[in-house]
Amino acid sequence: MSLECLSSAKSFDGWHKQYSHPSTSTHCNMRFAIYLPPQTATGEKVPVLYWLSGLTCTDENFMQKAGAFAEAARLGIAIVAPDTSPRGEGVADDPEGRYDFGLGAGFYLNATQAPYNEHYQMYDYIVHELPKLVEENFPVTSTRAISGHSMGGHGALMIALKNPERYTSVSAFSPIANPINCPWGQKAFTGYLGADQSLWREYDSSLLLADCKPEDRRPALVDQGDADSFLTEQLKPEALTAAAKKSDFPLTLRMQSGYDHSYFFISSFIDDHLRFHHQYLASS
Ligand SMILES: CC(=O)Oc1ccc2c(C)cc(=O)oc2c1
Repeated sequence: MSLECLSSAKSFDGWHKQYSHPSTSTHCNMRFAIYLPPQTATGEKVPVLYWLSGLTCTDENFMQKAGAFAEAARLGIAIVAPDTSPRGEGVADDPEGRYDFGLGAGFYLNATQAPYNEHYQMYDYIVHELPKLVEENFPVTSTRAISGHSMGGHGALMIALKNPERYTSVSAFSPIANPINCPWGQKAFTGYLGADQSLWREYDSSLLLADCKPEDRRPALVDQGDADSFLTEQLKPEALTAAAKKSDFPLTLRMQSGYDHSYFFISSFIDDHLRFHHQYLASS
């Protein structure tokens, strides 16, 4: 496996690094960033929090803006932040070049529709290929948690609900909670999955959560700002609350007064999320 190191910088006694590698899932070069806490310098293996970013983001937004490294260093958690879509020559984009589909907007699913199905296989990349690569090449264990923001919050919840054996816990900031019932989700699912809505349902966190079996329940924390301009039309956290009630799922959903959709919000609560995941990562 050719893993090319693009950058390396010391931070809070640990290391932030960026890598590029050819992906067998997305058939293009993919970039990701990893924060390795100081414990790894002495040979210790640490658990990993996977962070899925939102629309328009790359591996860089979370790493540069969330302010997560001090607490990750203290707790001994590695953080992996992948890109939000395949990229490069020959990767299809939104026909109108808009920000909510195509490049930077992979929605963490496996596309079935041409021309997107050739590269937009982000579900396989995030669930299988990337953890295997990370666990084979870095001082980390196979104990994982997953979190994300907005489109990435949808990705984190959906992936954890579909793969409960792979994650100790899940969290999200401002997730697109019920994509089959909002404009961003309907556009993306139509483009990537086609008109058959039975396939859409397999990627909708609220529907998955409503049908979650007792043995598949995992601790889940969601933070949502009540001053988020996307709250009513796109995010719909009330769908998650109703679904959790139906399946008796252990969801903590916190409405945070005055916060919007930005990284100012994420950076205000990221330490809470790291401490939340640490409880479960450390005991597994
Ligand atoms: C860096 C940053 O602000 O990221 C950002 C801004 C806006 C959005 C929107 C509107 C949706 C989403 O999924 O992610 C996202 C991320």
